[in-house]
Amino acid sequence: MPSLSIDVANVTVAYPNGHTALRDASFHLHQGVIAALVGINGSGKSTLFKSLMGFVKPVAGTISIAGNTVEQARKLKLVAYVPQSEEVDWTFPVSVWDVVMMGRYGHMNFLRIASAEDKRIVNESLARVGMTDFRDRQIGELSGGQKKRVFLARALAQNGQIILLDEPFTGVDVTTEEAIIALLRSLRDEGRIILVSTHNLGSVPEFCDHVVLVNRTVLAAGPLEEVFTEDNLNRAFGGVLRQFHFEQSTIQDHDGKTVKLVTDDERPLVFGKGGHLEYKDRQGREDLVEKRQKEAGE
Ligand SMILES: Nc1ncnc2c1ncn2[C@@H]1O[C@H](COP(=O)(O)OP(=O)(O)OP(=O)(O)O)[C@@H](O)[C@H]1O
Repeated sequence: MPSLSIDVANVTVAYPNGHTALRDASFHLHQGVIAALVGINGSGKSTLFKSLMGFVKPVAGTISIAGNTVEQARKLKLVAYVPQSEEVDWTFPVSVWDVVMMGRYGHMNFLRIASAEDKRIVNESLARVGMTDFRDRQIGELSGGQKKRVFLARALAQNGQIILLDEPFTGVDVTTEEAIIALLRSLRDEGRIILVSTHNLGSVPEFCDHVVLVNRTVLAAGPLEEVFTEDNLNRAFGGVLRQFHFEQSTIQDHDGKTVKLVTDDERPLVFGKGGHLEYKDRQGREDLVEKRQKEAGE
């Protein structure tokens, strides 16, 4: 099989009611990235996910997943999906263990008898998201963050090389968010492609390498540093973003102490004087800090 990649070329998706949710959308993702799928409500993020999973069929354009059609990729279990909480019926009486075992269904025969190997993988997946102690709990009896972790474990059990996460941080506390981000990073380092839909702009620079910016088409896609610019974000979000200008930064030391803060009211996105992104978490970004210092002639 060719190396892992997603190639979306000139894709148009129209729903049966005639609404065109995406028009002429194109982007490419290669293996070993965490990419953010960013856009306002109704911009086509879920539609793009559904297209990648084969739930909706484009009326034009092509989607190739590691050189396969979407149907072939589904047979090969290449793509795993972690849904938004609203999509799940939490009253359905299944345990955490059952949900994660569902990730193995595609690997079993029609009788769905779990092998020792299936059980080992489910145990390992639960351990990886820190949910081993909850294995016998009913899923309806979990907190929002725990539910997200269980569905992430299901994606791991499926061994999806491409993992699509729909708004994984909604209703999740900071500790759980950090744990999920750490896990996503290790999955990326294993060479997988992680595509995360979010409208939480502020968190994107903290954990994503790539960005796919959508507004009924793909407006821009590529490395974060190139795509996450003020101009692009204004194009994607229009009047939705609020901007604050500070003459004196109270957040942290910046070049010239002038920053601009762009926010969608959840978490701020901070641009330094040079127009570059500022990061809350500088750990692991020593290269950028050094680059900035060089630019400043220090
Ligand atoms: N089954 C459907 N039939 C008709 N139109 C639909 C259908 N699903 C979505 N749409 C429309 O397509 C557009 C894109 O919807 P989509 O759900 O992809 O947006 P989104 O970016 O995921 O939004 P959100 O951030 O609110 O989840 C919207 O205008 C929506 O109303």
